[in-house]
This record gives sequence, C-alpha cells and structure tokens, in this order.
Amino acid sequence: METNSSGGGSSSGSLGSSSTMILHNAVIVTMDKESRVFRNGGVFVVQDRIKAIGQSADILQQFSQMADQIIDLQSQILLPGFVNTHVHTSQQLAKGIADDVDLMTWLHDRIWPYESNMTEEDSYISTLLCGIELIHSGVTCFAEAGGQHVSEMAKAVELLGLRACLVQSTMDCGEGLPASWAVRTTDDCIQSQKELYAKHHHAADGRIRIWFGIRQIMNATDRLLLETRDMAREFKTGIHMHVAEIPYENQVVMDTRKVDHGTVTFLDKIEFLQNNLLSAHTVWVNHTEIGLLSRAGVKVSHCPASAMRMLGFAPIKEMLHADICVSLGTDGAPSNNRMSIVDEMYLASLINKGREVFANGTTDPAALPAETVLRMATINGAKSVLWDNDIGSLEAGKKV
Ligand SMILES: O=c1[nH]c(=O)c2nc[nH]c2[nH]1
Repeated sequence: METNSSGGGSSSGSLGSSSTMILHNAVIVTMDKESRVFRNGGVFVVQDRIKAIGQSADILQQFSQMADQIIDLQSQILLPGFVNTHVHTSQQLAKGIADDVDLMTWLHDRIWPYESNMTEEDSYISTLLCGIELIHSGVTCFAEAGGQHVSEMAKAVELLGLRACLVQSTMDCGEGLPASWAVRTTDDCIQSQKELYAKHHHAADGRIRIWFGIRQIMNATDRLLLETRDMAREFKTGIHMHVAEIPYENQVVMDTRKVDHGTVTFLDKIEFLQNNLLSAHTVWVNHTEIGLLSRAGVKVSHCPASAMRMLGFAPIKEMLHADICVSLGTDGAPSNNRMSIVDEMYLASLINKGREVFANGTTDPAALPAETVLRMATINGAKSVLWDNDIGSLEAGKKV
C-alpha cells in the first residue's frame, strides 16, 4: 500500500493509477438526495466506481487493508464533476468573432459561414481546445449542441478522457444556410445521424453517447422533427435542440405552423416533448408552456452568459418551481467568450435574482440559492444528459 498527501505534486499521487484507493481528509459535498456534506470525509474507490463514502475515520478503518493507495486531500473540497449541458465544441476557434450582434445576424453572417467552412482537422482542434478549457473549470461531461464533424469530436473526447453526448447539427430548410452546409436534405440528416450512432455510440469505453440534433425549429421541417423524435425513441437516446430563443422565433412558428404561441406549443402539438429532450435556452415561454415542459419531463439547459448577450431572461425560478430539471451550459465560445461552468453558476445566481425585480416587481435574494445552482451544475446536469445512474453525485455505486 502506498500513502501520500495531495499537496506534494508527486506523480505517485495521481488519481487512477491504482485499482483500489482511499481519498480521505476532504470536505465532501456529495450532491446526493439528502445533500450530505462530510466535513472530514473519505471515499473508497474500486477501479472506476465509488464503493463507499462517509467519515474519514470510518472509511480508513474499514478499507485501509484493501487499498492500494491512500491519499490525504488535506481538507480540499471534493465535488462531483460538473456537467456542461450545452456547448458547441466546434465553435471554439470562433471566440470573439460575433460580439454585439443580434441572434439572426450572429447565425447567418458570422457563425454558419464559419462552421460550414470548417475542415475535419479544424473540428478536431476546436474540440480539443474547448475540452481543455472545460476541464479547467471542473467539467467532466458535456452535451454537444451541434456541429458538423462528429467523428472528429469523438476522437478529441476520447483523447481528453471526458464523457460526452455528441450530436450532429441538422438543418433541412429555412433561411440563411450557406451553400456549403454539409447536411441539407431530410434524408441526409436522418441517415448521417444513424451512421454516427452505429459508429460512435458507447465508444471510448462507454464515455461517448450519440444523440440526435435539431439545430432550431426555423431550420427544421416537420418531417425532420417527427423522424428525429421517432428515431430517438427507437434508439433510446436523447435529442438536443435550441428552443424558444428569441421572440422572432415564436412569431415565425405562429405564422407558419398555425399555433397560438411559440415553439414549445408547437412541439407539444406534434408530441415532440418527451423526457429525452434537452431543450437549450428556452427563454420565451409562457406559463402554459412551462406546464407542458414539466408534464413531458423535458430538461432545460440554462446558459446565462449567452442569454444575456442575445436572448433575454428565462423564467428559471418558475421552471424549477414547476419541477423542471434545469441545468447549466456555457454555449459555444462566440456566445460567451468563456468556457467556465463556475462562471455560469455565478451568473445564474445573480441574473435570476435580478430578474425578479422586473418580472415579479420585487426583490428575491433567495431566487436560485447557492445549493440550487450547484445542483444545476452537477446532479441536474447528469439527469439532463441521461447519465445520472453513473455521475452527478458522490455516492456508492457511481463512477469517479
Ligand atoms: O446560441 C446559439 N448558438 C448556436 O449555435 C445556435 N444555433 C441556433 N441557435 C443558436 N443559438
């Protein structure tokens, strides 16, 4: 058995070098159902799973004889890895190219020309750089929001050791698409996603999952929506889609799809709302639509920085009160210019307190308290990416 402390930087102290290990003398914030915190906690790990967690003294007494390695964390805080539920890894090279413009200009004039000219190598490098920045803020799992070269993303994720739900961005109609956009017909969108699923789902020792993507309703035919819904049910995987981002989107949906409110109302009408849908942003929703999202078990990814730049204030407090699972995302680099889930926690807390003043005419310092925000970045994130059996909290049976 080898013992060491975490402060000395010796290579023998690196995690993962032993098949059984004790980490002790840590402040453990479990994020389990009871929100347990161990002030002087310990955890016994066997291979890649937590076998036991509790007070340091108990863990040391019960498991020291079985541990290949014992690491003293010297009162450092041990948290579950953060889950970023909305990030465009292939936009990392576009940091700073689209500041201070509205969403439609941002998409049509800056982002889609950039994305549609990316080579496979660009996508690989972009995902690597984005992943490194995510890891730096404590992210261990992310939901890709959609790019073109998914196989290159998968290669980068495998190298980085992250977990990811990867999706291809699909658009089969609508304004603004550059001529060079790769996947354009409905059949291509469906076929290429099936191929990606066959090739990469459960790759990298199970760390990669393939989901299905709808970029946004203004660039999706009803057929693409319905076939994507059915395909996700058949393959038992998730769907990632930008939803109700700006008032213009809702107006286009009302005009073209003949419903009396926006995207969420229409998605309900075609039975697209289901518990494997990760609905990004979801800013412009009314009270009825919050009810529809809640009843269907749809997960919402709140991206505070991106929302403040281009979209507006989502009713996050109301969604949480309606029992919607809300998590946090950074969005892509040109929507944020930072890739830190810690920054998003900070912004989520402040923005949603500030929103109370104009949304409900009063102050509410308890809107999105610290523990709620931490849940959004951990266990809610894990539920949103349908991975909560394995990650999102520190509990016996979960993965490290
Ligand atoms: O913030 C956003 N980033 C995107 O890439 C995108 N695509 C559609 N809608 C979007 N919103």
